[in-house]
Parts: sequence; C-alpha cells; structure tokens
Amino acid sequence: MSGRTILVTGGAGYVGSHCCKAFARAGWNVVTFDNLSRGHAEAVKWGPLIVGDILDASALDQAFARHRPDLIGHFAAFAYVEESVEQPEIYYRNNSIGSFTLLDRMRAAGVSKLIFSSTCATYGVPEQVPIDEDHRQWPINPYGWSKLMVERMLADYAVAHGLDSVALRYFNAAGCDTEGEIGECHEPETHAIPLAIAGALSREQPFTVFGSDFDTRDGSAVRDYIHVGDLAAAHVLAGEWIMDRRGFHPFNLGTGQGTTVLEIARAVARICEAEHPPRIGPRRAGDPPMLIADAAKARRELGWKPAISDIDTIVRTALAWHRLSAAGAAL
Ligand SMILES: NC(=O)c1ccc[n+]([C@@H]2O[C@H](COP(=O)([O-])OP(=O)(O)OC[C@H]3O[C@@H](n4cnc5c(N)ncnc54)[C@H](O)[C@@H]3O)[C@@H](O)[C@H]2O)c1
Ligand SMILES: O=c1ccn([C@@H]2O[C@H](COP(=O)(O)OP(=O)(O)O[C@H]3O[C@H](CO)[C@@H](O)[C@H](O)[C@H]3O)[C@@H](O)[C@H]2O)c(=O)[nH]1
Repeated sequence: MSGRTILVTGGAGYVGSHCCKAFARAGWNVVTFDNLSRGHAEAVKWGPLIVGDILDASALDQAFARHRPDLIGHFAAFAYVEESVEQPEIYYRNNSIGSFTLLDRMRAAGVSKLIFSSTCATYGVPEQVPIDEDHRQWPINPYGWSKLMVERMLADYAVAHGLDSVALRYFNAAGCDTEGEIGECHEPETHAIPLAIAGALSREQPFTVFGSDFDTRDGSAVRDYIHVGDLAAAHVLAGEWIMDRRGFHPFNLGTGQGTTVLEIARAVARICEAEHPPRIGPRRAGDPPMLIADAAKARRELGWKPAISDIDTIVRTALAWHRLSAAGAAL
C-alpha cells in the first residue's frame, strides 16, 4: 500500500503519534494535523506537522488541497471522562462539532475514507461482558456521547454521501513505543498506569485507587488494557482494509482480558521494585465498573491479534518511557 497519504488529526497525541509511526513503517506518507492543545510537536517524527484546528474549516481545506490525502485518521479529541462530566460543552464542541466540521470539509474536498478513534465509553455500563460490537450503546458520560454522535454521523454519511469509515472502539490504550521513541505525555496525566508508576516510585505522588466497592473480584474497577503498539497495528490493517470497502464498520479493539486497578497497582509495584502502596479513594464520576472487549470481529475481518498487550509488557514499556521522561530525554 506504499505511496498513499494519510492525514492524521491528533497525530501529536499519545495514540495518534504511535499510529503515525506504524503507518510510516507500512509505507504511507503521513501528515499530522493537530492544534497542539494536548499534543506535542516533538512527537511528530514521521512526516510534516500542520498546526491547525479541526474546528477551522479553512485550515482543513488548505491541508486537503496541499496534501491530497487518500485517508483520514481522525484521533483529534478531548478524552478525559471526568473532565467531560464537569465541562460537557467543550466535549460536544471539540469532539462532535469538530468531527462534523472535518466530515463536511472531507466531502467538499472529495476525500472519502476515514478511520475514527472511537471508544468503549460509547457502551456505558455493559449488560454483559465481553462486549461485542452489537451491544447496546448508551454512554454514561458526555465524553462517550460526544464520540457516539460521531459514529452516528459516520453511519449516516456512509449511506448518504459514500464516505466510507471504520470506527475503532478502543478499550484502554496503555504502554509506550517498544523502541522508546514516543510515549504517553498527558498534562495533567489522569490515566491509571502512568499514575501507578509515578506513585510506586515516589512518596510525593501516591496512587489512589478510585473505588473499592464495585461488584468486581476485588472491588476495584476492571478495564481491558490494550498496548498502544497493538492499537497502531490495528489502525494500519483497518486503513488498508477500508480503502476497498464501502460503508461504516465498527470494531472493538481490546484483549478480552479484564484487569482490576488493584491488579495494575500490584504489577507496577513488582516491576518497579519499589513499593509505596496505593491509597483507596472514592469512585470517580462517570466510571463504569467493568469494560472488557470481545474483539473477535477485528480478528476475523482485519486479521488483527494483540501481540504485546500482556500487563507486564504494558507496564515495562510505560516504565521505560517514565524513566526517559524523568531523565529529561523524552518529549
Ligand atoms: N487513550 C485511551 O485510552 C483512549 C481510549 C479510547 C479512545 N481514545 C480516543 O483516541 C484518540 C486519541 O486519544 P489520546 O489518548 O491519544 O489523546 P491525546 O490527548 O494524547 O491526543 C489527542 C490529540 O488531539 C489534539 N487535538 C485535540 N483537539 C483538537 C482540535 N480541535 N484540532 C486539532 N487537534 C486537536 C491534541 O492536541 C492531541 O495531540 C481520542 O479521539 C480519544 O477519544 C483514547
Ligand atoms: O489515579 C487513578 C486513575 C485511574 N484509576 C482507575 O483506573 C481505571 C482506568 O482509568 P483511566 O486510565 O483514567 O482510563 P479510563 O477512564 O477508563 O479512560 C480511558 O479509557 C477509555 C476507554 O475505557 C477511553 O475512552 C478514554 O479516552 C481513556 O482516557 C478506571 O477505573 C479509573 O477509575 C484509578 O483508580 N486511579
């Protein structure tokens, strides 16, 4: 598939930058379009960076005219569940209206293929686990709704306008590039694994487990952690797959294995060889108790299988990145 161009919105962010690397390795020309509101110019290493906002129609028009992308990888979004509960307006504007603007300008430019970063947060509290793609989608936080609205737009645009798309519903993206070139740099960091590592290594930043009264095997919440390198591989497969498919196609991306927050804390303590035990705190707003993927469809249709998503590899790669950052050698 070499020689094709993908324009990656949000390519300066965590998942987007890992996907840029994977697309470049697979022979694609990669152009990043990111407003750097939550990303890092230093993470854009596999092609040019256009500093622009998906809410800015003329910036999108210029980017499409200049680079003539064959495919859009749409990662740009705000992605914090708790923030979305407190400030829903910024989620609906950035994630939903931003995506609408992107689709509108794609139509105008005649760009008709897209892969979209969706999320298991669109399912809400599952009726059963593992969750397959046909499970009812009924989010319990504005972030999930802001993303589900985009899926709806994509389904409708496929029928009405021949805009073909894949929605990749990630479960919990985790870990960092196995070669240490890029990693996870959120400010503020809110994700469990980098915070558990920081907490294990420092008395100053203790790790708090949000909720110990869920109906799970140890009372803490269960998530399906998927290595960002496995996610990146899935994006390349999905990008190549959609080039000769029609319609809208959702896929779950997860391992099918659930891990509790306390199990994460224990794995981190073992691998970091430094134990500052976690604190137990109250539940965080908007958090479902358990999210586990049934990703059989991605395996069947895309030929995708997680290869590096065991918890030890996730924690080891995240720890390597944490050490590079602490030494000032990372982004
Ligand atoms: N991290 C996860 O576990 C996870 C799970 C499911 C889905 N997702 C989705 O994956 C995508 C990437 O998540 P991430 O964790 O890498 O987040 P991130 O914050 O690291 O990256 C998002 C990027 O988008 C950019 N951006 C935001 N709004 C923009 C705008 N209006 N115009 C241009 N650029 C903009 C930011 O600057 C940032 O570089 C998001 O769409 C998120 O909803 C993430
Ligand atoms: O300091 C912390 C941070 C997190 N958690 C818990 O750890 C789990 C995972 O939390 P986090 O890493 O913040 O991920 P999520 O809130 O599950 O959200 C991520 O994963 C979602 C899919 O589940 C994506 O849609 C979001 O974009 C992405 O941020 C949750 O139960 C949290 O309550 C803690 O107990 N303590």
